Amino acid sequence: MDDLKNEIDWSRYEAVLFDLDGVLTATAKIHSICWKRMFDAFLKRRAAERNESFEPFDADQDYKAYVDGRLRYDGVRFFLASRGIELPEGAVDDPPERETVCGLGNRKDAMVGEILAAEQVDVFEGSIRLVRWLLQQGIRTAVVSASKNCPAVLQAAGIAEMFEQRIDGHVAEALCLPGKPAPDTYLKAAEILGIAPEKAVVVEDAISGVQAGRAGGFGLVIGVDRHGDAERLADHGADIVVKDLGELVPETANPQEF
Ligand SMILES: O=P(O)(O)OC[C@H]1O[C@@H](O)[C@H](O)[C@@H](O)[C@@H]1O
Repeated sequence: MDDLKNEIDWSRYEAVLFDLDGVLTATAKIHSICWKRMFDAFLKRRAAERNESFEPFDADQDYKAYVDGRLRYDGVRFFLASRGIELPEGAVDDPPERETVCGLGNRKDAMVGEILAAEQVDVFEGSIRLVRWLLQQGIRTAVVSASKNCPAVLQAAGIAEMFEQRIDGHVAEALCLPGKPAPDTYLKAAEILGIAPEKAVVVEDAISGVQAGRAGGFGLVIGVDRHGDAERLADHGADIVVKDLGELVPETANPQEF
């Protein structure tokens, strides 16, 4: 751990761009549970209709491979393609009961909405310590998330003010930016901050996210490994991998100062 702390020369960077779900807030779990609920109901009905066997959505493997970090409808399309299923695209305002890519995505989003309304959003304390310390060093911060729930989650977690810029699923849609693993949302954040990608750090827990960081030519890509995926994160673009971002706050830092 000490090695990692010493490995990063923060003076080389002017900004740190953080993913949200699973990096700052413990909300990746909410997404994966709701994807599973939605896809399992869909797959079960489809299998019964076709007299086929039902193969459930794997909340770990399928989630990470096809859905994690991606824009809502990209996740639906990509997972369905992995099962050889093609649905009409539909429209962003499709109601949840419509059997389209957008309808299925919105079906899952209704479930996320219910959980967010009922439960509190937890932050990862180590991540927040790192953000505070970075701000104290004069390093700027932004959030880059695929999620349209990003503003609500930041507010619920009480951390919205800690980030100077936010590129989320709404911004990506409005600006027609392709989602992760394409680097465009991260590059847009750097552009808005007026910082060259090589002067910015990307922090990600998703495979699609570290891929985006590498593809964008960012100065450093930090992988956050909460579930034993360190090797995959490194293979797909993370320069270093930590279990908790608090590991990166220097031991000499005085917690009372940030
Ligand atoms: O449907 P939303 O809230 O716009 O989120 C889109 C994606 O946002 C990402 O941050 C999550 O990793 C994915 O699980 C989620 O599907």
